[in-house]
Amino acid sequence: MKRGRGRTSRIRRQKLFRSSVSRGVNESCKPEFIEFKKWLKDRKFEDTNLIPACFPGTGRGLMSKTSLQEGQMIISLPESCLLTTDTVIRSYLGTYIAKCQPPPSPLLALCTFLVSEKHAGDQSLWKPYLDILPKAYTCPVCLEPKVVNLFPEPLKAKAEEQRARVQGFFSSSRDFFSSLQPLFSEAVESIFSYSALLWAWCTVNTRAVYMKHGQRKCFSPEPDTYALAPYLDLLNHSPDVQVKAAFNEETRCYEVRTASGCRKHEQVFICYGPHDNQRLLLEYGFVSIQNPHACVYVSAGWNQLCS
Ligand SMILES: C[S@@+](CC[C@H](N)C(=O)[O-])C[C@H]1O[C@@H](n2cnc3c(N)ncnc32)[C@H](O)[C@@H]1O
Repeated sequence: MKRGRGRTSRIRRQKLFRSSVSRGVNESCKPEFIEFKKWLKDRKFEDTNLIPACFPGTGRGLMSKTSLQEGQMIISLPESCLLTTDTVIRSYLGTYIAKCQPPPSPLLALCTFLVSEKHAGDQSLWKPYLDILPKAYTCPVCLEPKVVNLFPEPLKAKAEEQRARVQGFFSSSRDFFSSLQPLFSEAVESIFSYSALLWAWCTVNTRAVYMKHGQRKCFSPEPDTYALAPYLDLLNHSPDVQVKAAFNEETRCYEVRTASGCRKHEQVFICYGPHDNQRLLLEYGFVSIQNPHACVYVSAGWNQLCS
């Protein structure tokens, strides 16, 4: 028998292929991750299970250092690391939010804080987190209209709706931004530009976890359910895994437990929800190749064609 044609070498080749597909390139030595880890440690979070890595197909994500058993905690992120509307109210923006009429939405408060802290650069206490956030996003709202025109019809309509919603969000926020002028030496129009707000909106939309806060008078009545969870937000989506994720009121940590287990040196995924590819593209800017929730949208007119 020729070398490399037998069962053993076939199995070895398959294993090698599997690991080259799923194995990531460790990114924890990159300067921005070294700073980010120090920042997390100062806020009482140290990770023993995972490391940031870049994976073929899904891009940057988190890789397991050891095998993870079903039910094992994968991340327990202290409240001090979370960026919520509480963080914003406690900041220099708090008094401006309290004075603002009509009151801003919780989403606007978070986006304003992100833009303002990004503008603060080295002065920002959140710099190590801001430095690891994507510089640009791939959600349809960020794409050129000529690209959106190439989408199939139901998706194109949703993408145009999304663009109109974000543009409306920007125009209706201008008065609030103007009220913040005393905080800045530059003109607020140059800081809170459409592109800066779009970046912040995509950051919240693609990365925030669900965390319910009670209604507060200083905000408009939209639900206050967003929390940016640094580090945890490096976890990519797979429709095939199950996790339990929630804020634990006793430990005061946002906890994620795997219900699926994961082998050593493989990418650890969470599930963002049972979303089809249209929803994944609209909300998160990607599609899942083997998506069990993939579906075809059929418009009402098809009934008549079939009858
Ligand atoms: C919560 S973040 C996850 C971490 C992100 N990959 C990063 O580098 O910061 C969500 C974003 O990750 C990307 N993403 C998540 N799951 C993915 C997947 N299965 N395939 C491709 N991209 C994915 C999308 O860009 C999505 O908007």
